[in-house]
Amino acid sequence: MHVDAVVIGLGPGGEEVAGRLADAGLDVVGVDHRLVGGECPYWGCIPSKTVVRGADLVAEGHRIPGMAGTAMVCADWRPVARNIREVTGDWNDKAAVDRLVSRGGRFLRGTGRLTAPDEVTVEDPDGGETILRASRAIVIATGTEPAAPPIPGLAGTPYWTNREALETEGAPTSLIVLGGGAVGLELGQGFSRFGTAVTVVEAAPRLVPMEEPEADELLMRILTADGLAVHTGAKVVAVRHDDGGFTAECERGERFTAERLLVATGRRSNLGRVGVGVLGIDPDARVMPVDERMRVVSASGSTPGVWALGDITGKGAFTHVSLYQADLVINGVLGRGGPPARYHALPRVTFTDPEIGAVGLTEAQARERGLEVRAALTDIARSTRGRIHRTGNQGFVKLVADTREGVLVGATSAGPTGGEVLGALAVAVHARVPLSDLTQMIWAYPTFHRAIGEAIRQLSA
Ligand SMILES: Cc1cc2nc3c(=O)[nH]c(=O)nc-3n(C[C@H](O)[C@H](O)[C@H](O)COP(=O)(O)OP(=O)(O)OC[C@H]3O[C@@H](n4cnc5c(N)ncnc54)[C@H](O)[C@@H]3O)c2cc1C
Ligand SMILES: NC(=O)c1ccc[n+]([C@@H]2O[C@H](COP(=O)([O-])OP(=O)(O)OC[C@H]3O[C@@H](n4cnc5c(N)ncnc54)[C@H](O)[C@@H]3O)[C@@H](O)[C@H]2O)c1
Repeated sequence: MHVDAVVIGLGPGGEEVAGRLADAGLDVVGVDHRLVGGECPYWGCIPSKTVVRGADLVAEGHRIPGMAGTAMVCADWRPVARNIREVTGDWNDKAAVDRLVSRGGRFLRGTGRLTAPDEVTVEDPDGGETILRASRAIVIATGTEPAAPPIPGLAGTPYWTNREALETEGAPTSLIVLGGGAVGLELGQGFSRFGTAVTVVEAAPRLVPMEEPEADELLMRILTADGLAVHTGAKVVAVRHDDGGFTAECERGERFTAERLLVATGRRSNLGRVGVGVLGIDPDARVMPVDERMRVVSASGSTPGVWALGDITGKGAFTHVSLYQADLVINGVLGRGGPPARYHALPRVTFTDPEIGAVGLTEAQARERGLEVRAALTDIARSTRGRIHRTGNQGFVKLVADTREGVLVGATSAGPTGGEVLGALAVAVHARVPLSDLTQMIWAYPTFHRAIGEAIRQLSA
């Protein structure tokens, strides 16, 4: 079949590209072997934030005594499970498929593989094959899958990944969470608030290791106070499963047991399966090499007509990155030009309570780059709004400035609305707003974001 464009993988970015190229009048075929929408709406952002919303309500209920009277909170997972089924359409993508088709696109359910630089072969679930020849573009947007570490005994056990955890109809009595990153902490804290005894086991010396060390200190304090057992620098060397549940043994001797085990140790791409070898790209590569316009680049140079986006590009495994890159791909395919990709102000939010929002570089990353760094830290709990808020008020704002350039290059905002406070900081880092301007700003009183003004004053002192 001859078409204008083929999009392999219809996660957030692929779906966006397929729909908008169809809007532009191109003959587009979108291919996905699972659900149109990808990880985010069915097993990622949306159901996990549904858990977080329920868990936050439970926590707020428990904060009523001493603040607003009495409350009896009987946390119940069943409405959470129901809401997850509602937001995922019970893991049904009919609405998404219909949306693409109504825009003029076509959809093939199956596994797409490059069989030539301008050809995709799609194997459908019954083993049939369709060969698609693309005259203008092939877009590879195949995302990532949960990755399990090679721990002896783990393979073959009924461990959970994010997918099984978010499909569960009941909260387990106890849960070992392997990995103290975003998935492990959002879901670990979430289950804990519904009565699950949670043990987090993180191999690195700190939680959320890619973020500021102050984020680890804060989360350690809060999660431990919430009743989670948190072990960092803990290497699990063996896993066992029997009728009694899971046992995880650590190198340094600890042994943890629980009804369930959630593996939240990161993700892996599978570029070999997509046939990137025909482009001269190593099939075992973890990341798809792309230029600043999302064109795939092999060792021998560019591969005209082939683009990639999303988690596989290794620029940040976030839905907003995939959607940002989708714009670049659409501009490229339609020959519209536009600015190249820039990631200097990449925002991310870990939706724990407190939320950890961050943008740009951490202090350590800025120093590694040889910048002239000055950092400032303010405590949300000691701010006016924090003192009013009282219970659940922990957090901080940390700013990382390049004093030679006189701009912020990174920031973290942790707190009750850390992800929202991040907005102002993301603008400052993105637009390189001069510190001299930021010091002139009026920050509304008594907001959480006023803590930014206090930190900026420290930087200029
Ligand atoms: C629990 C969890 C919570 C998350 N929360 C957030 C959040 O709050 N905010 C945020 O920004 N990000 C979050 N993420 C990350 C976010 O889900 C991903 O970054 C995003 O989904 C990546 O989009 P993508 O376009 O790369 O593709 P994906 O969503 O990974 O989708 C790829 C699609 O390609 C299909 N596919 C793969 N190979 C083939 C093939 N050969 N042929 C056909 N189809 C194929 C797959 O079936 C899939 O549908 C979360 C992730 C998880 C796991
Ligand atoms: N709020 C959000 O935006 C959000 C939420 C969830 C996931 N995500 C995205 O999804 C991706 C996957 O999330 P994730 O939490 O699985 O990965 P992650 O990379 O964020 O965290 C994985 C954690 O597991 C640890 N780890 C690795 N191997 C281990 C082992 N053998 N034993 C114990 N710990 C081990 C790592 O040190 C790390 O802290 C992330 O990259 C993130 O970008 C985003």
